[in-house]
Amino acid sequence: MHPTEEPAVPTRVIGLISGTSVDGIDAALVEISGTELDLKIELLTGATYPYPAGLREKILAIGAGVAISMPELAEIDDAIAQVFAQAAQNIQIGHQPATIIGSHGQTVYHRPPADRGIGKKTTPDSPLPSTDAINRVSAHFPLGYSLQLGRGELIAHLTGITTVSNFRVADIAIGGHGAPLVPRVDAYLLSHPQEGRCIQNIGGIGNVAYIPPRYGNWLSKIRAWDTGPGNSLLDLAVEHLSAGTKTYDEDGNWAASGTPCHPLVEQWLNQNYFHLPPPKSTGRELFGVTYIHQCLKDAQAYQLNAADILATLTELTAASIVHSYRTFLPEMPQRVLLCGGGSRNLYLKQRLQLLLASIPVSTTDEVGLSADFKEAIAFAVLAYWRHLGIPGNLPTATGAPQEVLLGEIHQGQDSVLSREWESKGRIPNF
Ligand SMILES: Nc1ncnc2c1ncn2[C@@H]1O[C@H](COP(=O)(O)OP(=O)(O)OP(=O)(O)O)[C@@H](O)[C@H]1O
Ligand SMILES: CC(=O)N[C@H]1[C@@H]2OC[C@@H](O2)[C@@H](O)[C@@H]1O[C@H](C)C(=O)O
Repeated sequence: MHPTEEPAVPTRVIGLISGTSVDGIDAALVEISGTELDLKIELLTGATYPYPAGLREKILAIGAGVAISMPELAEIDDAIAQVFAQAAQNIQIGHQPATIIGSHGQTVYHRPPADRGIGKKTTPDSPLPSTDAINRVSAHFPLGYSLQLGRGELIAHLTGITTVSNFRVADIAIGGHGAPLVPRVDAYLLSHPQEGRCIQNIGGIGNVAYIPPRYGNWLSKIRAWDTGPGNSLLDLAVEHLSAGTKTYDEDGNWAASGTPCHPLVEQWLNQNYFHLPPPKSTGRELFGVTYIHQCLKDAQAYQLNAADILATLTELTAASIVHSYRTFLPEMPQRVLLCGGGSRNLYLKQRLQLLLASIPVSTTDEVGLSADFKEAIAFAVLAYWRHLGIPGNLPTATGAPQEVLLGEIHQGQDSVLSREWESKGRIPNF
């Protein structure tokens, strides 16, 4: 290549995601080099941009199953694209511009493939919503379905930057879950030559990637799945118990002042999702509003106060994670690295450490990868891989029969919309 030529491969990439907590858009501006085993990333900057008032509530309502009209859906789709585009522009301020965006968008609906919902029945002790309920909906549709809003073509036009979006659909179309997708990135950024590691994300939903020591056929031994609730049930309970004055239990302090009710945790762990073998994925359709209502009802039978309820829900998150390692992993890891907002919940971290006994629990920050922005970084890498023609899914994680290229590419070009950004410093309103 002539030294003055632009490199063929984009290296400065923006990753964007809003997860199942719907707490805002995580944006990461990263420099990427290498491809897989030599993959390297440098986080130039990361930020979380809250959703404008009203939009979060509309997204949560869709997730809770509230019916909306097609015009409303279209309006929300473009409103999300607009805030994602604004996040992309803001994150570049003071930096060289990025050449590509990887935008996950906002999940508003996720249905795993039908045959993955069959498992142990929920016991009569607790009529918690079960995967059977989700399955009935999908009984005649063997493929999964996952909808992320914030259309990529609009982000490309608003920013003028080529945008890769809709990452989950290709894996789903060949029979996979389309989730979790981050484990392939975890494998290349967080594997260790001698140490078997569990990378545990605790977002709204929890998911794990078990990465064996990096030798032999280590890649084929990776396992990953959604462990169940991360913070989704806790956040809903906090909102209810604080009469809407709080949205989460900061550092886990409220839960730490209570006592977990172990018989109730045992009862809740009978729920069939926890007994399904991986690959498996889930969302707020299961661990959402209906679920927490039943949990709160169950708690009444034990006369739990607010702090005890939160301690018991925190224990459910911790116990479901550890139960799934003990049940589904070929061997326990030598270290657990947490990421996602739940890694800041000190009480939850403490309970996980207690349940994992001698296995050390720390965060991905401690091995040099931002626990707050790892998911956004991962979607930057997935966009980069898409550009290079490298598959992004890991069949052992999603259950897909083969590797596939993930994401649709929308060319960025100089447009009326992107010029408005340049002249006014903000994304136009519609
Ligand atoms: N200091 C803190 N103490 C306790 N909990 C926290 C703290 N900071 C964040 N959280 C929790 O983390 C959640 C947000 O986590 P995160 O942003 O990783 O979720 P997400 O990316 O939306 O979800 P997912 O990974 O399922 O897509 C908050 O809703 C809150 O419950
Ligand atoms: C459908 C969907 O958005 N799933 C999310 C969700 O949040 C955590 C867990 O459930 C995970 O499977 C996934 O996200 C991450 C980014 C993933 O695909 O790896």
